[in-house]
Amino acid sequence: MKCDATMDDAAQTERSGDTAGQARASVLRVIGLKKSYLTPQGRVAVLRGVDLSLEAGASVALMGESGSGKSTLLHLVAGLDDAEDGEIFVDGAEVTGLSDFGRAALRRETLAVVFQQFNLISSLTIRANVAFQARLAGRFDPVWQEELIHRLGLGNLLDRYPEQLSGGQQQRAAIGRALAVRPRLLLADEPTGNLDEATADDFMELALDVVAATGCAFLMVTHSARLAARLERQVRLSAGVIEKP
Ligand SMILES: Nc1ncnc2c1ncn2[C@@H]1O[C@H](COP(=O)(O)OP(=O)(O)OP(=O)(O)O)[C@@H](O)[C@H]1O
Repeated sequence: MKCDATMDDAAQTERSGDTAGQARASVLRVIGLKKSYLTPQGRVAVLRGVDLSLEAGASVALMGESGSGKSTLLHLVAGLDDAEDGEIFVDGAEVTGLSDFGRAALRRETLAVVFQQFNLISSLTIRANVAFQARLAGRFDPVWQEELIHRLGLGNLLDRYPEQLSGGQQQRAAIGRALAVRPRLLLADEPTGNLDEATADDFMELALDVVAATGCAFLMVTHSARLAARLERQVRLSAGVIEKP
């Protein structure tokens, strides 16, 4: 099975002692991924065979025209929707073969996602929202939580509820919640869309600090060439596939 092969690859990388700049363990592998949607005009193929790999410590900007399928790809990687064909491996687990329970565990413990819609929990304060996934994953770290709150400028908003925050403030809280987990794979869909330029730059610095400190892999959808250039690699989704460099 390919899942086993991936875990073997990762184990071999660890055994070989390769670290700085050499072979790195695979965190995300997408192979031949296909997805279409049924629309009133008929079935529309959005992803037509996407291949993408991210190793530990990789930061990759996912670009492409509006409607090219970037959010669709992130939803499939996060196990929030089903692919029609192809395989997705996250940290050695085959997402496409997991049960709903397995996918929920993956989202709780291995992945963190910053969505365009924030998805904050309306009945929880901002403090509780930021801590939420880290607590679920059993990785809550009060020192790290305080640093995130400080760096994201959330200090005077902690006792408020999401509906009492502006869009940009909610986005900063959603970013805090994702980074608090120190995930193996950080997925972000236009995470700076509601932020001013300086705050967007602060987020990039923070996310890249997390990548450097924890060796997680970071996949970020963005329309900004300026922000994309700060990441290690840029890939473009076009006509349903990742364009060849
Ligand atoms: N549930 C759905 N049912 C039907 N069509 C859908 C559905 N979700 C997405 N689509 C279509 O699939 C295509 C890809 O959408 P997606 O949101 O993945 O694009 P995107 O690249 O993230 O766009 P943007 O940059 O505007 O956010 C679009 O044409 C969209 O209309």
